[in-house]
Amino acid sequence: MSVFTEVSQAQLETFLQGYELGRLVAFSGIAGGSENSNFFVSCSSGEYVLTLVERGDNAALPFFVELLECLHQAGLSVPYAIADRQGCCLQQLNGKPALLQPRLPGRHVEQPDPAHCEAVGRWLAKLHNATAQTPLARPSERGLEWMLSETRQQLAVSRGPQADLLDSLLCTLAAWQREDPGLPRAVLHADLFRDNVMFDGHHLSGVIDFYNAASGWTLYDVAIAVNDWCLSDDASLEARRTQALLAGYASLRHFTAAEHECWPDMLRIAALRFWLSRQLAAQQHSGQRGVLVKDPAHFMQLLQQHRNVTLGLPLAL
Ligand SMILES: Nc1ncnc2c1ncn2[C@@H]1O[C@H](COP(=O)(O)OP(=O)(O)OP(=O)(O)O)[C@@H](O)[C@H]1O
Ligand SMILES: N[C@@H](CCO)C(=O)O
Repeated sequence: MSVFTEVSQAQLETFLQGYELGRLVAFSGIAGGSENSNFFVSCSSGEYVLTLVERGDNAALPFFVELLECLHQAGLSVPYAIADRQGCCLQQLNGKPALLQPRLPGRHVEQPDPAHCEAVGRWLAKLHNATAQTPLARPSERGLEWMLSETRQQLAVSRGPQADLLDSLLCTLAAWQREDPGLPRAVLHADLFRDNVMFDGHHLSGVIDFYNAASGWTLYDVAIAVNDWCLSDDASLEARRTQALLAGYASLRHFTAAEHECWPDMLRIAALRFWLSRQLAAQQHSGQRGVLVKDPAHFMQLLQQHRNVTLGLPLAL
């Protein structure tokens, strides 16, 4: 189970006294996550999720609180931080930054169909539309600099086809670092995988886990989502789901000429980013019991498939 910091019933009861949420009925650690400690918390007033933030820059937490409040105000179903009696959203519990959020309805979809993918594309466009013109901004901790440095380190210990692949990706990263491709920007979710989205039937009922959110190219967010939501069993992209996700997005935000040109490289960069982070997590948590470590190999297979990207972005009508 991925709970890195335990919380006792007495600690939680004391913590909840600061809120107007009634008494604690039950709570349990959540097994699904791999980065933070999360707990379902049932109170007499309703259902909540407590997150103890385990990774990342704590100075960025006010940004996440502000972003989620902005999205909540824009009508998106997100885990905005609930304020305590003093109006404070960000707390400390067991030495970790702590946030209490509403528990969002719905379930994760493991086998999405084109209608799910279209809804994900539309949601992503709404996120970008809601944030593109706001002053909300945050540099990514896992942007080009990080990818360049980590790819160089992985290349140094790679051989054969993997080394060739990493070498060509390094060239793309370096070219984009030298000259920004001039793509549209906004605040990105930057981790819109199936396990961060909830559906009630085909209704997208919530998006969670904004701890990777940062400013960046909106096309990068689209590529991250496509690489997970549209994947087939053979690690290639399934055409119908890919077209549906891209059409959903394009129905609310059109793709620019520069985005059309960059799409194949963007799919590769998005796959590389998660291969790198999974490699690091596997090394960091190797042999640690109870910690969910996601398989990096899957993204290496995807990178091999992305050597030849045949499906482009939809043309504007
Ligand atoms: N607000 C919420 N409403 C409903 N369920 C939630 C909420 N927050 C978290 N969960 C549940 O907890 C699980 C783990 O949460 P989350 O994905 O945020 O963990 P993490 O360790 O930060 O993430 P990850 O491994 O995706 O980086 C989710 O898959 C979801 O099932
Ligand atoms: N969604 C990521 C983990 C959280 O960043 C992955 O599947 O590797």
